[in-house]
Amino acid sequence: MPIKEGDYVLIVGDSVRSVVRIVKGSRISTIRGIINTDDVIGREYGTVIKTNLGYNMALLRPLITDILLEKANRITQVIYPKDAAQIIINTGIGPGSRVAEAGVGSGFMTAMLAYYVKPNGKIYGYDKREDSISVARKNLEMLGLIDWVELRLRDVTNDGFLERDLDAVVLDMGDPWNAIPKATEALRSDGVLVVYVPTVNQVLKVLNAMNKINYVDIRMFDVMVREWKTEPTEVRPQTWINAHTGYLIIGRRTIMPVTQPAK
Ligand SMILES: C[S@@+](CC[C@H](N)C(=O)[O-])C[C@H]1O[C@@H](n2cnc3c(N)ncnc32)[C@H](O)[C@@H]1O
Repeated sequence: MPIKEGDYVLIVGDSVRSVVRIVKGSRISTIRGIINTDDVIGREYGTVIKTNLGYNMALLRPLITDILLEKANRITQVIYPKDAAQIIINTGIGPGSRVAEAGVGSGFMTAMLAYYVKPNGKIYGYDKREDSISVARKNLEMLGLIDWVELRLRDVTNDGFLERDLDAVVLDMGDPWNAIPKATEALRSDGVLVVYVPTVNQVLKVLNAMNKINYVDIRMFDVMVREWKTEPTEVRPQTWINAHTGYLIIGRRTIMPVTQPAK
C-alpha cells in the first residue's frame, strides 16, 4: 500500500531512526539532511530515498511500539515494551481476549494489550484520574486502537471492576495489593492476574495479598534486555542500558484454596 498523507513512517539510515507523520508540502529534517514529504507520498513502504545531502533513508511502516515511544504523550511512568511483551506472553492473551487494566496512566500498556486482542477482544482500562483517561484516550486514538478499549474513570480499589469472567487483569498502580480482592472478583475462575511494581518492598505486599486469596502458580521476575551494537565493524553490548524498570508478579486464580496436607 503506498504511503499517503497522515500516515506514520519510520525513517532509518546512518544514525537516523525516527517516526514522522506525513503532512503534504512539508520537510522532514534529519541530521543527514532533508526529505520533502511530497517525495514520500505515493511511495511503497520499503522504498529507499535520498536526503538533499545524498544520504540514503529507508521508509518503513513503524511498529506500534515505535509510534508509542516517539509520539505518544506521557503523564505517568509507563510500562515499556520489554515488560509488556512478557505480560502478553504470560497471560496467554490473543485475539478475542477480554482484559482489564488499572491504572491506565498514559495508556502505553493499554495500547499494547489492545493491539493483541483485536479484532474481537476488548480492554477495559480503569483510572481514577481524569487527566490520565484523557491522555490515554488521545494516545489510543492516534494509534487507531480506541475501538478495542473501554476507558473507565473509577477507583478500582474502592469501587471494583464492572466486568466479570475476564481472561486477565493487569495492575500497575501505587498500591496494587489493595485492589487484588476486587481484581479477583472480575477474573474468570482460572484467570491470570499480573501485577507490575517497581520495588521489592511492594512485591512483598503483593505476594502477601495473593497468598491470602486463591492464587496458584505464582511467579515473579524482572526483565533484562541487553541491546548490542550491530555495526559490521563493532558488534558489542551498548554502553548504556536501562538496568531496572519493575517486577512482574503473575498468578492464576482458583475457585477454592489449594491447601496441602501438613508436613
Ligand atoms: C504508573 S501509572 C500506569 C501507567 C500505565 N500502565 C502505562 O503503561 O501508561 C499508575 C496509574 O494508576 C492510577 N491509579 C492509582 N490508584 C488507582 C486506583 N485505585 N484506581 C484506578 N486507578 C488508579 C493512577 O492515577 C495512575 O494514572
